[in-house]
Amino acid sequence: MNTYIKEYVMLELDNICWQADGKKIINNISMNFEKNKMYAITGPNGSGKSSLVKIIAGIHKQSSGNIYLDGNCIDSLNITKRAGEHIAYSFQSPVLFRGVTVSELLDIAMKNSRNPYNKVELLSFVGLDARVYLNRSMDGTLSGGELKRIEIATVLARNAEVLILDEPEAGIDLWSFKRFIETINNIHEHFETTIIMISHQERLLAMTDYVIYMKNGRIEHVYNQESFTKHMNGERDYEDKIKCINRELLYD
Ligand SMILES: Nc1ncnc2c1ncn2[C@@H]1O[C@H](COP(=O)(O)OP(=O)(O)OP(=O)(O)O)[C@@H](O)[C@H]1O
Repeated sequence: MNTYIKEYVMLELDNICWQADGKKIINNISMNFEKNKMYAITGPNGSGKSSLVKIIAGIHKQSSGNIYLDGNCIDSLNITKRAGEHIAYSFQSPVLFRGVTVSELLDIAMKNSRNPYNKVELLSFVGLDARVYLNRSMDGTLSGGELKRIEIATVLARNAEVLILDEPEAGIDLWSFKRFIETINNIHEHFETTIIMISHQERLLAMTDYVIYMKNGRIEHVYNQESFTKHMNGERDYEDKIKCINRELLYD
């Protein structure tokens, strides 16, 4: 890595491949993620989006290639070390912690974190009133949308350098989409973090800095916001240029 990259690039994927059950699932992915930018990963079902972010989070170990965070290779860090220090991962389906209150769960998440916000503020970022939720138990009495928001609040509490949200819109059908967009904007505004969000929602994609389109385990295109808008309007003749965005960043 050169000094140019070190200054701007938070996370670098260098030729990442991953095989499972003898099948190539992630196929030579190279990508740079810049500090404090917001990325969406989108693409058809089974294209490898979740697999890729799980490799970044350390849930899967890549078969070959390297991952760098702030210029340091993190291949040897296990999931706990990555989670504790650098990379926060919010699951597609939140995990239940029966007998634990929302307040206790946030305390655990905030321990040793550089997060500057208190529990009331964290809950308000995800659109929840602390007076109502802090003493609630993390069990089946919470709706899917509430659980999802609480889970995102616990991930925020860790204030990691890289925040990965796997389909944050999943299970929040009772939550108005406008409020949800505000939550994502809040996160982007209040936290110095690189956000990587898997999503199929066009409105969410439209608010990110870059949209990564995956197909068959590869990155087919990386759109900046302007090119993504054009793409959505059916203007496709600039795609080769878009393809180069990351390479330009890498070799500028
Ligand atoms: N542990 C595994 N072992 C074997 N195959 C796997 C494993 N994990 C994922 N796959 C396969 O890899 C492919 C990519 O899966 P992945 O979950 O990454 O796709 P995705 O793009 O996130 O899909 P979706 O949009 O449906 O969530 C799929 O064909 C899936 O069945």
